[in-house]
Amino acid sequence: MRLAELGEFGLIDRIKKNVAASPSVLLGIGDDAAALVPAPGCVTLITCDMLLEAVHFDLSFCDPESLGRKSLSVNLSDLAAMGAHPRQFLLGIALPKEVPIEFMDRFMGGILEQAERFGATLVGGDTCASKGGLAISITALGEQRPELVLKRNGARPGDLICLTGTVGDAAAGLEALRRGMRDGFLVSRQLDPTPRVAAGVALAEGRLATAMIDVSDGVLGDLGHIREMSGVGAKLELARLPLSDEYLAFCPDDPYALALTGGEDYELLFCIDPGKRSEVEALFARLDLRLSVIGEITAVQETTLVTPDGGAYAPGRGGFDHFG
Ligand SMILES: Nc1ncnc2c1ncn2[C@@H]1O[C@H](COP(=O)(O)OP(=O)(O)OP(=O)(O)O)[C@@H](O)[C@H]1O
Ligand SMILES: Cc1ncc(C[n+]2csc(CCOP(=O)(O)O)c2C)c(N)n1
Ligand SMILES: [Mg+2]
Repeated sequence: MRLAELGEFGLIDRIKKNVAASPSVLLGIGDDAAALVPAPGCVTLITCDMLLEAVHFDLSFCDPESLGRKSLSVNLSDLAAMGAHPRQFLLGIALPKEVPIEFMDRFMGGILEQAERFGATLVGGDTCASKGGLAISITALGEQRPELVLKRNGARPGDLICLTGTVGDAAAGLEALRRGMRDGFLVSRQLDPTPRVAAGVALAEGRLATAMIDVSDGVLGDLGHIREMSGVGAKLELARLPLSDEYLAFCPDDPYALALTGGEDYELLFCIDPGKRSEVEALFARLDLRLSVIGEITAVQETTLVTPDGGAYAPGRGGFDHFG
């Protein structure tokens, strides 16, 4: 069947049939607006990220399930960066008429699989035809107690700068896809990132971090946001950047460029008081997630990058900028 036969409302019904009920949803898909039940004592965190064909993804090298998962993951990553529990989300989608229904079914399969994994319920959205490419816009809602919400402005001189996981993989994966590779670790890090929800929530609820952000635009750019909002500087030791073996094999000449500026790793970058270091290490051992201390917050408002031999490193560019 083609989209023209199913129609807009047939497509919405098809989506609705696969959405499970949730106690936090009084009214979901079907009315003019959804009605949600807030958890007592919590504030709502709300965030929105778009994924556009040719800007964020290329249909010649991404499968619909991964695209569905990634569309939700990038939003869950923003909730994780605030220390929030994911709760609900809205899905806006603009579809070229010729997109096969099978593509939509597989895309929705990916979204709803990721939603179930992270405890988020689809409560509504908007569907329209696109005369350009495919466009996806997700608005995700999460909850946390107000005093635990983690912001970008709390970093203080002397704090340790930490990262989850490894960085640079997603940018290397994009380059690998452009060179014709279609699978492997780097490709999966580009097409199907994992939002660090459990780590973000645990850091907030343990009052372990002073500031946090997710790495969507690259370590340098996103650390820059923490620096600006906190009014501090940073010293990074490049030897401590967490780089995967696959990444190092892909970028043997300059292993730092993509790791610092590539973006889309969706790891968490956060600052901690040095007195909390052993508690944070114990948390990450429990989560079975790699933790790296990559530098220190300083009082002088600049970013210093120190090479393994103690020299200064000048990055070729800053973080990802849509208009840069
Ligand atoms: N068009 C807009 N109108 C109003 N606020 C916006 C708009 N675009 C971005 N913002 C706000 O600006 C802030 C920074 O947005 P930005 O998109 O850089 O953050 P992010 O979602 O963490 O990054 P990324 O999009 O790379 O994942 C957020 O508070 C966001 O809500
Ligand atoms: C086809 C294709 N072209 C380019 C890229 C690279 N890219 C797109 S958006 C972005 C930063 C985060 O976006 P945002 O700030 O909108 O969240 C990056 C690094 C890609 N993934 N696919
Ligand atoms: Mg973010």
